[in-house]
Amino acid sequence: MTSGRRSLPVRLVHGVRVAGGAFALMWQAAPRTVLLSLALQVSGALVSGGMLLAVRGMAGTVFGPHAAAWRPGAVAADLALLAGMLAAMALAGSLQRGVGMVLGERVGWYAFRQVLDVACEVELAAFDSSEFHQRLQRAQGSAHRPIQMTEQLISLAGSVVTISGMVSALYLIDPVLVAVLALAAAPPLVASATFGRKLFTAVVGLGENDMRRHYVRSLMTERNHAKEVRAFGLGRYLRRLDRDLFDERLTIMRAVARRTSVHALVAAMASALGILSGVGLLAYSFATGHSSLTAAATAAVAVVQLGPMLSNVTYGLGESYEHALFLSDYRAFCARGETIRRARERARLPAPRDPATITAENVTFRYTGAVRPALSGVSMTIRRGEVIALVGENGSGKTTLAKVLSGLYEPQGGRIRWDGVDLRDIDAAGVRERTAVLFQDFGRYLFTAAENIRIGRPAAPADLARVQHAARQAGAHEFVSALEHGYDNVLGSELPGGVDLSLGQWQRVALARAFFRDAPLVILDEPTASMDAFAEHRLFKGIQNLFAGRTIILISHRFSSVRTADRIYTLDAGRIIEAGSHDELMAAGGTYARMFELQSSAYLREAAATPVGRHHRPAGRA
Ligand SMILES: Nc1ncnc2c1ncn2[C@@H]1O[C@H](COP(=O)(O)OP(=O)(O)OP(=O)(O)O)[C@@H](O)[C@H]1O
Repeated sequence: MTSGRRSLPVRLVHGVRVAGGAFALMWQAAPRTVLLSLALQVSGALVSGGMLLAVRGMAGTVFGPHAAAWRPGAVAADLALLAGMLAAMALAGSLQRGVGMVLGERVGWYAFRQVLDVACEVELAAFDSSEFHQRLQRAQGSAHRPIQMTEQLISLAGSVVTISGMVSALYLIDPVLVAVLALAAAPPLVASATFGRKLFTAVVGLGENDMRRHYVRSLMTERNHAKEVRAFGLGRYLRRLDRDLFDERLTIMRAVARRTSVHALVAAMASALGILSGVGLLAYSFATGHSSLTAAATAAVAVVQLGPMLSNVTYGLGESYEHALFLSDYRAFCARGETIRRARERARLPAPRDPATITAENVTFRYTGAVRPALSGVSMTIRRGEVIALVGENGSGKTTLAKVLSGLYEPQGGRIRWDGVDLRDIDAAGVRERTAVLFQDFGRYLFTAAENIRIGRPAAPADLARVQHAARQAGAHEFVSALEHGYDNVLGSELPGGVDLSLGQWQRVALARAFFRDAPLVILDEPTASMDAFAEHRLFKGIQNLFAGRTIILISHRFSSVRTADRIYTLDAGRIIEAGSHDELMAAGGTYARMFELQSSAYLREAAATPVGRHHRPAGRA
């Protein structure tokens, strides 16, 4: 972020650098379109400069010292030249609009892609920090600024060429006029720059308000919240929240507008005074015989024309300064992508293809801003092909441990080793490549059923037979095949032709994705939480065969499903308090045994109270 306290030369150098960066970005995005746009701008500016000279030539023909005789031929030639120039200007203008539109699209997309690169590549922990989200939001909002700034600068360059031509002509008539105009341009420039700085400070300060507002609005506009909003009658409450947050924003923006419009008013008056002085100077110069009528009239036209042009230029410069402030913030965010890329290029060991051991050594992990660590002093060893279960109360650290073991989070203390090598020294992408995760809050993608499964390994060939095999393993083939367009059916009813699935069906699709990934380490976090008893039974009965040879980390609150695991770890407040097979833990009579008995006795009580007919298997379920 740039500081508003820098000295003017430092700010100028910084501004030039940012403008250079914006132009470079635009050039990278669309070099040929940039060249075309520049050529059109420059030719438009040259023609408009030439028009002034043509007007002057015509005035000379009609009123000049050699204008004693009426020369229709000369006047017609001047008029034809002027008409040609007008036509050229109009053509350049209309072409420029089209080219500008295409350029805007391409540069906007390119700039946004830099933000997406960071969002996709940054470490998962960044998403746990509010500061990152605010910066991400600001960077997204600034992605249109490179094009705005460069468009602004190109148009400024065109105006500067035009103004230079007119100023040179004025200089020849009276150099003092040039100084007067320069003075007239200064106040709007300062006012416009002040506006940019104040706006930027306000936008940064409003980061938290913006995030809350976007969130509250998403609650009212997104499908997954729509049912609760209605069921709890949250509409009015959320709209009031939105209004309060908007009022807070408006108060701050109004304060900026109030303060800066006073500056702008004073600046505009000072500038108008400058222009009037210029015209007055011309009148004086003509009255005292220091300039001819032709020169004074041409200069007066130029001064009057230059007034709005100069105010446009100063406004443009001020806006460019505003863009520069936002862009340096945007660039600082995108630089993170470069840092990640460099870190990745640093010599790292390739991830083991199929790790024989995964070890945690005295691991400690604390989430950003959390008071207590989510994991403390966790040590364990998992061997290839084992099924490991993690159990424990809500918030005891099971999911966090699975994420740390698979390299999604880097521990602050201790280390995770794959085949004896610290994960910090192994290529992170390679580690992810060898892991398949079915998260508790799995993704529901509004893609076709086949894509929903195939993105388990996006780089793999689009092989429908493999997709169907994964779906069969997860018990999803039957209901996917029954969809109107089968595997080509879009899932989720937001998109045209899409159909929604039940939560359990979505979970089976997510499980199919994990099968399709075909990775040596499989993490299943509550994989059957939404599945019916048959699907759950089928999965756990065959889990060793289904994931043959894979190492499985299974997280579950259903104790019946973890009892066949090779080893069970009980976590409590981020620590492992017990480890062993089901029989060992039951014999130890600790937390696991108490939780198991509590759950199984509840099932037994329920089973005893349920009439036999209620156990009938529902039709059509896998
Ligand atoms: N992204 C996060 N940012 C901050 N704290 C978090 C985050 N995720 C989890 N925590 C905290 O870390 C602790 C462990 O959470 P974790 O999700 O690992 O528990 P869990 O055992 O998997 O719980 P559950 O059984 O409810 O799924 C909890 O205290 C939780 O509040």
